[in-house]
Amino acid sequence: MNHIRNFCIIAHIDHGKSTLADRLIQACNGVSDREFKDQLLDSMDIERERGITIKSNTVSLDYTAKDGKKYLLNLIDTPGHVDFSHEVRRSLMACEGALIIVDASQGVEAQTVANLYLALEYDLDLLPVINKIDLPAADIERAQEAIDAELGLDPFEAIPCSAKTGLHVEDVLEGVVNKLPPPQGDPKAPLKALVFDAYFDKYRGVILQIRVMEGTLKTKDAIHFMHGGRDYKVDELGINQLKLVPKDKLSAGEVGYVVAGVKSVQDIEVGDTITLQEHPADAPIPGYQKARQVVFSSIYPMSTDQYPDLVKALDKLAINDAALTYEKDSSAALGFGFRCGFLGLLHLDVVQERLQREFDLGLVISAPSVKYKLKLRDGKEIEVDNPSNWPDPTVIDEIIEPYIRASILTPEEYVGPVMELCREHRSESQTMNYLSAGRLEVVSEMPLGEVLFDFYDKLKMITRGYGSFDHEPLEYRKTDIVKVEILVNKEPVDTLAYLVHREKARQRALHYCERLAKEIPRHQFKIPIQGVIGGNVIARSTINALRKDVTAKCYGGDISRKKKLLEKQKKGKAKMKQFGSVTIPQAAFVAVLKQSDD
Ligand SMILES: Nc1nc2c(ncn2[C@@H]2O[C@H](COP(=O)(O)OP(=O)(O)OP(=O)(O)O)[C@@H](O)[C@H]2O)c(=O)[nH]1
Repeated sequence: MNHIRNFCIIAHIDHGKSTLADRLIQACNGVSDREFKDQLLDSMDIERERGITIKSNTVSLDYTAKDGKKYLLNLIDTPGHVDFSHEVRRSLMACEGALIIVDASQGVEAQTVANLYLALEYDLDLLPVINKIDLPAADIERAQEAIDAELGLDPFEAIPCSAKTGLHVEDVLEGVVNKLPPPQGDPKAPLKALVFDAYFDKYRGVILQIRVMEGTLKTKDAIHFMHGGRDYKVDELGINQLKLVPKDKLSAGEVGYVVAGVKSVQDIEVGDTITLQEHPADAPIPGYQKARQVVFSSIYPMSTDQYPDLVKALDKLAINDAALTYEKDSSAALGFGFRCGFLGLLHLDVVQERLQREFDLGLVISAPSVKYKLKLRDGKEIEVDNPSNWPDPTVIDEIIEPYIRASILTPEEYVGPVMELCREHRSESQTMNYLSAGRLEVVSEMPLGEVLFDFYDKLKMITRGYGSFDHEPLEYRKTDIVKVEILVNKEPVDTLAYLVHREKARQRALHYCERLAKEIPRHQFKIPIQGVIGGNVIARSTINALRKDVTAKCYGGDISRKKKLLEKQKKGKAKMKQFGSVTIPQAAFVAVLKQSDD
C-alpha cells in the first residue's frame, strides 16, 4: 500500500484545479496527445463551457518518482462550488491528502478557506500549490504570506507552478509522493467500501466510484448497501485510467469502479458503505450525510404540449443526478409542471440549462424558495416550500427559516458596501477578521432565502469582482414570512405568488405589478394588477383600456396591410394564456420571474 497515494485538488473556483489535473495526467502519460481534450476531467459540456466542475471524476495514474519507485496516484476530482459541498465531503473521505491551490495573482479566496476547513475536518494532509506563476501579475511572496496567515500552512512547503505551461508540474508530483501519506487498512478485514460518486453510463448502467477502506472486493461478490439496504452482485470492477480497466479485485486503500447492475443513481446513495453479504462489516463508515435540497422551484414547459417532453427530460436527468428531486405540480396559469428540489442556486441553474440545451425545452421557472417550517395553532408542524401550500395566516403560530453563516472575503476598501449589502439582506450579525495584505473577511449570519436572488451578483458588482462568497448552513430561526399573491383583474395568478419576509413584501410586489403592466397588452377594459397579502392590497398598477382597434391606424386604406396585422395578432395569441377575462402572454411570466428581487 506504500506505493498508493489517494489525493484530491481543492481550490477556489478558477484557480486552475482542472488545468492542473490535466497537466498531472499528461505528465504521467496517462493520456496521449491525440486523446487529450482540454479539461478532460470535466466531462459534461456545460461544465466545460462555463468552466465549472460539477461532477467528480477519478483517475488512476502510474508515476515513476525520482527515487526510482513506481507509484499509483489516485487523483479524485472534487467540485469547487459550495452547492456541491456534500460531494466534496464524499471525495475528501476517499483521500489521505489534498493539494490546495492558491492562484499566484489572486491569493486565498473564500472557497479556498472553506475547502481547507473541510479537508481539516477529514484529517487530510495538505500540500499548498501556488499556481499561475507564469502570469505577469503573479506575486509568489504574497501568495506565501497568505498561505501562512490565512491558511495556517507552511509557506516554504508550497510548490510554485504553472498548470498552463507545465512549469514545475513534476515538483507537484514529487510533492504528492513525498509529502502526502499512503493509505492504511486491512485487506483481510470485513469489507467497507465508500461509494464516493456514481454516474450513469448509457450502455452499462450506473458505474460506482469506490474507495475500499477495509477488506477486499472481488468480481461476482454479493454486495450489500449498508444505508440503502439494497443488494447487488458485482459484474465488473477495476480502476479508471481515463478508460475503465477491469481487475479481479480491489483491496483496502485502493480506489476504483464497480458495475453491479444498478439501474439509476436514484436507486443508491452516494456516501453509502458497501459491504459483503457474507461476513458483513459491523458498522458503516462514519460521516454519512444525505444530500439536502435547500432551494425549490417549479418548472413549467413554455407551451403545454411540451409537458410530455419535460417528463422525459427530467426522468433522464435524474438517472445521473441523484440530488435532483421532482414531483408533479400544476398551475392554473401554466398547466402541468414539476416542483423541483435543488442543492442550491447553481444546481438549479445547471438543471435549467441542461433541460433547455440538451432537451431543447422552453421553460418558465417560478421564483426559487427555501423550505420554511411552520408550527400551527392546533399544534401540528408542517414544512412548506411552495407558496400554493402556504396555510391561511390565521392558523400559523410560528415560522422558522434556514440561516447560513456567510463568509465574504473582500479587499478592505469595499468592506463598507459589503456590510451594507449584508444588512439589506437581513443579516443578523456581522464580524470582521483581518487577513493579510489589506483583505478582510466579513462573517455574517443571514437567512438562506436572502441569497437566492441577486446577492452574489450584487457582491461582485460592489467589490468590482474581487469579493468572494461562501456559506455553510446554520440552524433554523424565527421569522415573519408572508405569502404575496398577484391578482390580475382581481384573479390570483398562482405561478406568481411568492413567500417573502414581511419587510420585503411590498418592494417585490411593486416590481411584479409594474413589470406585468408593461408586459400585458391592453385590453378593451381597464385591468388592475395588485399585490395582496391576505386580502390587503400592498401594491398596484393599472393597464389602461384600449381605445382604438389596432387596425384603425391603417386609416382603412391598405387592406392587405390590415390583414397582415390581424394575422400577426392571431399568431401572437397562440403564445397567450387566457386568465379570467385577461390574456397574459407567456413571455410576461418569463420576464417577471427572471427578474431578481428589486
Ligand atoms: N496563466 C495561467 N492560467 C491558468 C493556469 N492554470 C489555469 N489557468 C487558467 O485559469 C482558468 C481557470 O482554470 P480551471 O482549471 O478551469 O479552474 P478550476 O479551478 O478547475 O475551475 P473550476 O473547475 O470552475 O473549479 C482557465 O482559463 C485556465 O486556462 C496557469 O498556470 N497560468
